[in-house]
Amino acid sequence: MRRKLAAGNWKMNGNAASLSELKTLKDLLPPNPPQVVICPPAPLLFRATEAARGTDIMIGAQDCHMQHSGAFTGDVSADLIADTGATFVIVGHSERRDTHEERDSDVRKKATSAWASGLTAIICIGETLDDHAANNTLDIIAGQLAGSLPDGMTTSNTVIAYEPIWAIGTGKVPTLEQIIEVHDFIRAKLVTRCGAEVADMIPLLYGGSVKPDNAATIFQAENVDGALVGGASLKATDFAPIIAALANS
Ligand SMILES: O=C(CO)COP(=O)(O)O
Repeated sequence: MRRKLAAGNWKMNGNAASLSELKTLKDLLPPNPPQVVICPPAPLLFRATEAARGTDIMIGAQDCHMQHSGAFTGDVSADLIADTGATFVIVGHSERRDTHEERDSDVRKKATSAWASGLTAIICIGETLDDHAANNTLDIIAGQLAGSLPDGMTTSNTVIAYEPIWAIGTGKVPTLEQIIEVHDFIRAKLVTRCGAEVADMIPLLYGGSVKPDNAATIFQAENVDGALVGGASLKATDFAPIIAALANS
């Protein structure tokens, strides 16, 4: 059985006081919860791992530098993230690809760096609205997978998140058929890349306007193993029903 995973990406939201949401979330988790990861802004990582201690909630970062140390003012390495007690890191989020001009080759190096520090990389891919409208989604996804995934994926070091850019923060969600098509395609590409045994066990997350009222539908897709949630992960009372829907899927 593939593990299920609900990851919350707080982006540049929240502050130290928001970490009380972790305790609320813990109290709202269903009896047999899937894996739950919260990715707060980097300055909160230490406190977040402390707040999550003794709970089933894991902590992740939203980005890492590709180098382990050096003269990179303002950047944060995977080693430093691991030092906080965090165990996951998101790499290649479309907001990083856009506002920080990250290329597939950068994402691949970041994932490699994450692995070297013992972190699980949540590698993000997804097409723009123009590519979606032009029916180029699968070509774009194939290119991003080929360029962003390092060799050496294992069932524990990699999670892949499909986030159509046009669905992020917009309230627009692909149809279930569209989600199934892309996720089945990703799984097939993974089989070619690293063999069925590994490919079958790598969790594939859907991200983009996942909310309590659409989560159960999205989780019907066989190759959707969880979600990468932005806005609805900020409040435990919004995130908990999504986690419950995943547990019941
Ligand atoms: O970008 C996302 C998660 O990484 C999705 O954000 P929303 O859930 O707010 O659309």
